[in-house]
Amino acid sequence: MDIEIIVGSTLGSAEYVADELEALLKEQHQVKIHLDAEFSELKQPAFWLICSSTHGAGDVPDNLQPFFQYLLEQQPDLSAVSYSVVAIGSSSYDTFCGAGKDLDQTLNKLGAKKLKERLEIDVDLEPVPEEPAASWLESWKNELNVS
Ligand SMILES: Cc1cc2nc3c(=O)[nH]c(=O)nc-3n(C[C@H](O)[C@H](O)[C@H](O)COP(=O)(O)O)c2cc1C
Repeated sequence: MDIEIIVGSTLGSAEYVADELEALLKEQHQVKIHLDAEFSELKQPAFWLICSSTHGAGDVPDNLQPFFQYLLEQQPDLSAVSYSVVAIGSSSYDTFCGAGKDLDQTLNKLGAKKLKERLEIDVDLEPVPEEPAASWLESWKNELNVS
């Protein structure tokens, strides 16, 4: 299956998580990591794995803003897309994982099919965010072979 890993990151935590998930998926799938996701370059139909931290006050990181704004403004039909979201944030903020929540809601609204419930990683509790992300993916990645 084609898998597009879409990364929102400022200092690299979410990028490390994306690299780890790519390593777990690439034996069985065609996987591409997008650090500056452009809507027109993303395959459809495909599984989109969003891997994003949160910045500002609940905001999507700058590198993912053009993609996010495109979705909000153009409202493309995403019914050929299935997706899951890995949200990385700090529970010291009221807007914990706000970007992941917004991206999840937006994809859902545009008709994309959620394959697994969002994973939220609290960096205050998880010094190595790749670890919970890897366990989460391992627990269900076989389902990607049949979908
Ligand atoms: C200026 C700043 C603002 C942040 N705002 C939020 C926030 O609103 N909600 C949240 O859950 N985490 C917030 N965080 C925590 C980051 O999401 C967390 O440190 C994450 O690991 C950063 O990952 P990245 O390096 O991939 O961007 C903020 C961090 C910084 C430095």
